[in-house]
Amino acid sequence: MRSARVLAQTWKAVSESAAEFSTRAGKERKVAVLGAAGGIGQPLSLLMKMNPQVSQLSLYDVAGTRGVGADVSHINSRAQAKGFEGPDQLADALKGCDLVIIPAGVPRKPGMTRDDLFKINAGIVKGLVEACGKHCPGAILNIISNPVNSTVPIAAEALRKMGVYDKRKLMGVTTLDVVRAKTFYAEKLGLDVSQVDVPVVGGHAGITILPLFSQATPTMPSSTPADVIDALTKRTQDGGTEVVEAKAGKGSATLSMAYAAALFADACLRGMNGATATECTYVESEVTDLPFFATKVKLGTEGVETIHPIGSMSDYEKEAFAAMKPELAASIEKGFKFVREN
Ligand SMILES: NC(=O)c1ccc[n+]([C@@H]2O[C@H](COP(=O)([O-])OP(=O)(O)OC[C@H]3O[C@@H](n4cnc5c(N)ncnc54)[C@H](O)[C@@H]3O)[C@@H](O)[C@H]2O)c1
Ligand SMILES: O=C(O)C[C@H](O)C(=O)O
Repeated sequence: MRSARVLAQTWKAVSESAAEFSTRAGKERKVAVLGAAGGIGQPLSLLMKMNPQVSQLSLYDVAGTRGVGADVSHINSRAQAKGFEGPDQLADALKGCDLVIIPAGVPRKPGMTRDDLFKINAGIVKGLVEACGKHCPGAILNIISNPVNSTVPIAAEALRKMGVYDKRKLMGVTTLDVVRAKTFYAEKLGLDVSQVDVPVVGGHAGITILPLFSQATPTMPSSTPADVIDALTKRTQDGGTEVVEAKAGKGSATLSMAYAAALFADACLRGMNGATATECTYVESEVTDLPFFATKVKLGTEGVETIHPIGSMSDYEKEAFAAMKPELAASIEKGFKFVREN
């Protein structure tokens, strides 16, 4: 009992809305992590094992998941965790899944853009999503693998080709951009980060990441100099590169990403279980003239329930919004083209 209490308290510390989710632990929910032996996959597997909403946890990778599965399975929490290794075990990992989280693929090295990962990751994501379409067609998919601006359109088209696409169930994970914007804003203004919210819209690469500090909570003082807002915006847009450079060839964000993915997955599970959950995420959307766009989204029992509009933007944000559109449009089209041709 005591360890369960300690576990719940630990998880509370990593969850933004612990009060809501802890009341929803009862339902049976099977979750899979694809790429579970990787830099994100391992800590994410740990966090999902600690989430009381999860009853079964499949940890899949091409190699290394027997060990990760055995390791994580000894933790004192509700979820039954199991490792699945290699394509022959993928179907069993996915059967009956409610939620599949995909951080499989290669990360950046210094000097690379996320788009430089397309060549390798496009095929990995397409293959894994097709397996989801076959073995758990009703599951919600959280795509982490970069370039998210293209891998989500790839997933949509692959599922559409199979006749199982449900736009409510496909989400690109952009939570790390929100996590960063909140941290940088709280630091700059001397605020308690747990009381801070900053919506981040657009996509997940460079200038397509647009934090809306004009909509931040608590409100940004009207006297905030333009160069401070510009610096906060650029640091959020370049947060991934900051980590890639600091890791100096040993990959990109893994721990903060696992934290962000665990928050987002928890919100998806809460929504699925009938509680209220609203997060920014990159989805098929009619909010702009682009087919995919990240804004705040209400998550419900079937996934995306309501896509919120961007809301009012400052002149600075309006300019940044206009500037990102051609790049985001090209990344989306690149994803569509890949599925047409492969
Ligand atoms: N969305 C975001 O905000 C965000 C943040 C950080 C990283 N990422 C992306 O996440 C991805 C993973 O990053 P990482 O640091 O964990 O990389 P990593 O190399 O440490 O781990 C990736 C894992 O994927 C596995 N893998 C490769 N092909 C696979 C397949 N076909 N099936 C199953 N597993 C497969 C590898 O074996 C490896 O264990 C990268 O593309 C990275 O750019 C996205
Ligand atoms: O920057 C990267 O390559 C990884 C990820 O997209 C991030 O934002 O940290």
